[in-house]
Amino acid sequence: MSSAPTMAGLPLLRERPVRAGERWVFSAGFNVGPALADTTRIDCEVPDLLRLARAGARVAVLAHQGSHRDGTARSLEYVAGHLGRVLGREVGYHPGSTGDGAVERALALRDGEVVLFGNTRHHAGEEAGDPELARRFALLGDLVAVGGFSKAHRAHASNTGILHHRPGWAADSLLAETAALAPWAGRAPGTRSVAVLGGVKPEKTLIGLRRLAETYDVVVPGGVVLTTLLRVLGHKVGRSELGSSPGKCAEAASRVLAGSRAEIHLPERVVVRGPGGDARTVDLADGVPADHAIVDFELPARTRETLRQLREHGGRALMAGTPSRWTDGFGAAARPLLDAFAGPGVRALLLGGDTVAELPWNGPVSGGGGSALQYLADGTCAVFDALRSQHSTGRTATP
Ligand SMILES: Nc1ncnc2c1ncn2[C@@H]1O[C@H](COP(=O)(O)OP(=O)(O)O)[C@@H](O)[C@H]1O
Ligand SMILES: O=C(OP(=O)(O)O)[C@H](O)COP(=O)(O)O
Repeated sequence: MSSAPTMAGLPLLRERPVRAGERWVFSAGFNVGPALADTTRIDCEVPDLLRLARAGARVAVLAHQGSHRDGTARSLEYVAGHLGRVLGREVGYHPGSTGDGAVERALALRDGEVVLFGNTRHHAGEEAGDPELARRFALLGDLVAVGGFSKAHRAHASNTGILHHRPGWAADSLLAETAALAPWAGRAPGTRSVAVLGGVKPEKTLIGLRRLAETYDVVVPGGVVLTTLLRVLGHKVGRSELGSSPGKCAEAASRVLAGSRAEIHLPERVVVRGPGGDARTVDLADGVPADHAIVDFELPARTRETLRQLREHGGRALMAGTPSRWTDGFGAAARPLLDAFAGPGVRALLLGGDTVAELPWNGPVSGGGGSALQYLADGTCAVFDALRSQHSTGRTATP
């Protein structure tokens, strides 16, 4: 794990003079639901977008939301409305992002105009990094500003794919996000370090558990990280959520259980919910009933002691992924963790889209979940590597 990630070799938007009339694609990550519960991922792009627009650039914004695979990708009109309000200028919306209509709309942009194009995840090829889709996205502009830290760890058509066709520069939003993560990177000798992992995405186990177990003192697993660990240890987990990559996650969890620097705090009692929605707390030793799922857990004594010490002596803490089903009213694990995180000497960070949107927290946040974990683990992400590589070779293909 790198404690001093470097931006060396990265082409920076702030160092690229912007001229009136230039056609820019701005690659963003507006993966925010229509309730706009947390708008960090939109608001963080405002300074870069304003710089482009004020210089007279013609800006086509390309963003992803939801997923094509599970049908959760929506029209982004609600994002255009919010973006217009925070930019203080009108932001148009064009529902498509490829094809003649989209290209015509992009060619008709006026100097200083910002238009949000359709959700890139309306296309199956976005998440697959389809080169043909990337080529079609590239027709919306001549130059690419790369923001969207939340998808920096993905090699998708709209962020790394498009760089095969157009020169790209890293937006200041990427630099701000990575700089803000520095206190949580690497080991922190002499500082108590506590990582809470949860949620449902496999990165929390594949990157978070695996890598933070090397650099933090205590890992408190929740969500799918917890159910995976319990299953690997031979507990019956009933119908508990195991996420989209149970096999790979089980492998990673086994390796961590075989030996890690961090103490992995597992609960003794978990809250389970049955098919009728009834919830109760059971001893893990008794197993989770076959038709029940773990939705929350009680913090074990040693975690409560760790939190007491954190509050009393300070330290460093992060939470990646909601540890329990908070939005269904289950807060037994999350509440005391957040209370301790808010302690005066505690430097605490919440990261991830859902985590930040749903939990009550006024402290530091990162707009990336998987991307932030990836960056903390490796000091880089797919999009930084793609930008560097393009910059060093200077190669782009005509779309
Ligand atoms: N035991 C659990 N079973 C199912 N879902 C869970 C469980 N614990 C937490 N979750 C859910 O995980 C979601 C957040 O997961 P994830 O998308 O991975 O986080 P983020 O978007 O913050 O990176 C929350 O909405 C929460 O309800
Ligand atoms: O929400 C996101 O990631 P996160 O939940 O890990 O913060 C990003 O927008 C990436 O989305 P994806 O995990 O569907 O590729």
